[in-house]
Amino acid sequence: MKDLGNTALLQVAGLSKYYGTRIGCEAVSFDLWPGEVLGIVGESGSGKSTLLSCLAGHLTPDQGRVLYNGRDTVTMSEAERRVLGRTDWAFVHQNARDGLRMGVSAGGNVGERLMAVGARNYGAIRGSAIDWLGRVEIDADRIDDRPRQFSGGMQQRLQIARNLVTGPRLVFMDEPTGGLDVSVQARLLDLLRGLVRDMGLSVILVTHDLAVARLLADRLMVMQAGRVIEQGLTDQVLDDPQAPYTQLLVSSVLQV
Ligand SMILES: Nc1ncnc2c1ncn2[C@@H]1O[C@H](COP(=O)(O)OP(=O)(O)OP(=O)(O)O)[C@@H](O)[C@H]1O
Repeated sequence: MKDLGNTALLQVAGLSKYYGTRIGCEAVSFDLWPGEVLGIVGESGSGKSTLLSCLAGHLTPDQGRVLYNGRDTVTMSEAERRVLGRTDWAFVHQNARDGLRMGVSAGGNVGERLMAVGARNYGAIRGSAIDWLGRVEIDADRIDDRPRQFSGGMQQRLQIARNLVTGPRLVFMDEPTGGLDVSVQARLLDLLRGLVRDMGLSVILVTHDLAVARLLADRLMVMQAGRVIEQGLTDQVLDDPQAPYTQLLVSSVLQV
């Protein structure tokens, strides 16, 4: 059983985002606890990415409140949000290219994140980079290679190292295993699960893949047409779905 603190790390209330008259997401409320992995699932267009972008400060919601550690991230200044993005938060993109600097070596990709939070000792930075490459199962002798010399799975593991090296508390993940071969996905999921557990990370995980949600998430929110239609413990939602839409979502996967 995880030791969940007694204050929520993230408190979301009445969050809505509209694109003109179209609903991106609407009236979303939930709490995320320290060390908890919350999966957001739903079909394409259900509002998962919009919600994640609003939570991570990439989009400004039209209504609602997001409190991180008691601080309102919607009304805080861009500069304050950038500091959070470098220190407490991390964002793992589906496409590793969106989260890596492709012209910089693997070691540089990891090291520059440390420098962004004030590390200056070259030897220590390189040492941490080597350590983190090892933790994501990339051989140390690849440290000077550019990401484009890596396979898709390696690029994704490097993006994860770059994100986690600074010891964030909250990680946003957008389809982190999407677009990878099944065997590569399995290895990556295993790695992510270990890192989340060892570092006690809180995670908001967007995925349309219920198998990924089953493996990583403690709790699930199911979205349809921008709204949360069901939420609960992962096993509960997947084994005994209440909403007809969730039943359809679950049964369509089981039939494959
Ligand atoms: N930039 C945009 N401009 C206009 N409408 C948008 C924009 N981005 C998303 N939408 C609309 O908002 C709704 C939610 O889309 P969103 O991308 O958040 O869903 P999603 O569940 O993440 O889908 P996917 O898994 O395909 O990324 C959809 O109706 C979509 O068409």
